[in-house]
Formats: sequence, structure tokens, C-alpha cells
Amino acid sequence: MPSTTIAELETATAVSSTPAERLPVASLAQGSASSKAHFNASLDMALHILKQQDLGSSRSDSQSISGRGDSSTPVNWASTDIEGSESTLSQVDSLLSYSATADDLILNDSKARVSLPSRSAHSGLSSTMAGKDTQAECQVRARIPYPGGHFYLHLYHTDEDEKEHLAIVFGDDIRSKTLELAKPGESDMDRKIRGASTGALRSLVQKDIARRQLSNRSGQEPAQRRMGFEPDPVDSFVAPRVSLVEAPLIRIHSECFTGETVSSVRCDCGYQLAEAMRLIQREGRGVIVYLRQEGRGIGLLEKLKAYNLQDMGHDTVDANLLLNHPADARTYGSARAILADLGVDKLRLLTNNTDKIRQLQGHGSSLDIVCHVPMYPRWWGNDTPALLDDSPAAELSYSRHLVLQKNVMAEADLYLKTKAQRMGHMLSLDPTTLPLLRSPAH
Ligand SMILES: Nc1nc2c(ncn2[C@@H]2O[C@H](COP(=O)(O)OP(=O)(O)OP(=O)(O)O)[C@@H](O)[C@H]2O)c(=O)[nH]1
Repeated sequence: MPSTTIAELETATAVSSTPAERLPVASLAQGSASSKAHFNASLDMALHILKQQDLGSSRSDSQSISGRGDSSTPVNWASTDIEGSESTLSQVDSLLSYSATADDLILNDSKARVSLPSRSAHSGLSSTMAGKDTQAECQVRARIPYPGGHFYLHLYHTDEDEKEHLAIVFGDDIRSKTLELAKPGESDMDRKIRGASTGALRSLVQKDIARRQLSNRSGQEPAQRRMGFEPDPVDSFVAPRVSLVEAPLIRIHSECFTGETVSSVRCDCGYQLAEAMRLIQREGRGVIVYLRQEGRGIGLLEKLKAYNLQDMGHDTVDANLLLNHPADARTYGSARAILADLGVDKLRLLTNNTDKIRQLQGHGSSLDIVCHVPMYPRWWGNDTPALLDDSPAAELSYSRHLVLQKNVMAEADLYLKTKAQRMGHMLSLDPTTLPLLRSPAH
């Protein structure tokens, strides 16, 4: 299969002109270098969305925005006006609302102003918003040995649907509230079987207290005064559940049988899952919420039909629409409920998807997404050459998805192009640029 460069894939996006009422959403003055870089990247992303995806009109003095993502480059801010459709508004707004807040993005005396329309026509992007609080209950937790360590697989039922959603949890201190709740009449063995704590710590404490009481009564010094206990090796869940002080790395991932199980390179899903596991394992803690939303929520049957339409020349969005499905039918209520159950309320989100960020933050969500961490297709760059060539490191890689090469990813590049151009994904199609947003240090 011939290789296709990202530059070859790039095409101009049609821009229609729709007059729109403008609303100022941000007014910023000059501050720290990292704030500038962060805001710079966010604003650039907003402009990128307008340029790549929006069907509304856009006018901005984007040329005055220099030094994208580079904290050492002076930034000359000028008034920046953006116009766009309603869907762009919400995407840009969600980008700016979590990264361009007045507190951390005060930019000198020269102002940067972003203006957005209050109403306009919708673009083709459609996704539903979870309108109620979803409840999630963890049914079982099991340790899964994994190259380089282990993670804990949590299986959830939620009241959003009948699916078995999963959480892949790295880090022993991320604990499920609902898993630990006592069920009426259950024995220690029942609890062990579903992976809940059996109270090994509690029984050790009780034994120690009893021992001390006994020795006090007999006038002797307690044989043992220790307050801490070694965990029972059979019950590895004795560590107290702690609230997470630092924002862990989190991925909300949607099931893709083709990409993950049978290694299709028609999409980047297999790579994204493997890469998320690699990044989170490297940090030592974090969660992948694995939602059973196959085919962006339309299911495998419909996705395979969409594949046939794609082979007739339609892109992923049009194929869905031709089948009378929205471009994206996913909701994220279950993801929010699962994260709440795991005690994760502050996080860094691994994604390029602005709609996902918007939905996770919407409807009075208490989730604090402190930043997003881009998922950059490895085969687009040279950051980790050892995993991209035929070196022994590549052969030894524990996931075949981590060694994907340019020459096999041409179809996935087409898929990524559609995500960037039609679905507001934050991916630069220019092979010479880096990911548009960088994660600030934490
Ligand atoms: N309908 C449809 N779904 C697809 C197709 N290819 C992959 N998918 C599904 O798309 C979902 C993944 O969504 P993506 O849009 O790739 O990525 P994302 O999770 O929205 O965004 P990121 O967080 O940036 O990865 C999985 O459920 C896949 O099964 C396709 O051609 N058609």
C-alpha cells in the first residue's frame, strides 16, 4: 500500500459567510510565560477549529498570534475576533473555559479579546449531551498482570445503559466507593471474589487491641504496640481510600473491536488504547475508562456497514449520516459516574476531541479537567524512533500498536483527517508542526 503523507491529505475547507452577533468571552492581559504558551495554544486551537471544521464565517487577526506553544517566544497580542457557528462556539468556549481563565492567563496591558457569535447555523457535528446524573456501581475488581506491573480492571454497571463498562486503573490508591460498600449477607469470601476489601486490616486491629487488653490486665507490657499493619497478602485492598490531590492522567476510550482486537489500521483506536496504557503506566497512576460505545455509539453492525460506505468513497461522518445515525452518538454520563466512583474529580484528559471535553464538563459536572494532553499519532513524528523502526526495541514492544509505521497507516491517516476537518479534533494535519496543545507541567 503506498504511503500517504499528512500534507497530501490536507484539503481546503469550504467557509461560508454567516453574519453572527458577537459576544466577548475572554479579555486577557499579559502574564507568565507558561500562561502565555497555554493560552496561545488554546487560542490557536480555537482558530484551528474554525479554519478546519467550522462552516460559519471566521475573521481573526490570527497572524498576530505568534510563538504558538513556545513559552520563550514573545507574544504580541492584539485584539482577536472569532466568529463561527453555534457548535464552534461551544467547542471554542470549552477550550477557553478550562485553559484561558482570567486567573492564570492575565496578559499584560495589551488585550487579547475573543468574540463569538450567540447563535448561528449548526455544522454537521452532532452528539448528545447526558442530561441527568448517571449512577455507576462497580461489580468486580480484579488484578491484571501487565508487562511492567499490573493494573486493576473494574467492571461497572450504570443506569445509562445495559453495557458492561470498564475502568483500567493503574495505581493502588485509586479505589472504588461502590465496590467497597457492604452487601447484605455477604461473606468475606463473597467480598474476596468480587475484589472488595475483606476487612483484613480491621480484623488485625481487633486482634491487636485484644492482645493489648489481655497484656494490660495481666500487668505486662503489650507484646506489640504497632499502629500500622502489613497488608494481608490475600487481601490487597487494605490501603485507605485517599482523595487524589494531584490530577491523574485519564483517558475516556470508546470500544473499537476492529482497531483493538483484530488490529485494524483503518482507524487509530488500537494505537490510542496502547498509547494511553503506556503513558498512564509510565506515570504510575491513572485511569482508562473503557466505554462500550462501539462505532462512536452506533454499534459494530452499523459501523461495518459504514465501512462499506467508506470504501465507496464516503468519509466516516458522511457514512454515519447516510445510515441515519449522527456523526457521533456517544454520551459520557457513565464516564463521569465511573470517575466519581473512583474519587477522580480533578484530571488531565488524554484526548484530541473537543466534543468529549465539552460533554464531560457540561450539565453541572463537577469534573475539573485541568488540561488536556494531546494524543499525537506516533507515526507522524520522530519522537520515539526506537518504536518506529525495525530495532530490537520495536520487536520487544509489548503492544503491536505501539510500533505502527507510516507506511501501514495511510487509511488511519484518512480517518484522522476527517476527525480534524469535520469533527473538531485537535490535530494539526501539517506534518511539520507539533501537537497544537501541550500539557502544562503539573
Ligand atoms: N461510526 C464509526 N465509528 C468508528 C469508525 N472508526 C472508528 N470508530 C469508532 O470511533 C470510536 C473512537 O472514536 P474516535 O473519534 O476515533 O476518538 P475519540 O475517542 O472521539 O477521540 P480521542 O479522545 O481524541 O481519541 C470507537 O468507538 C471506534 O469504534 C468509523 O469508521 N465509523
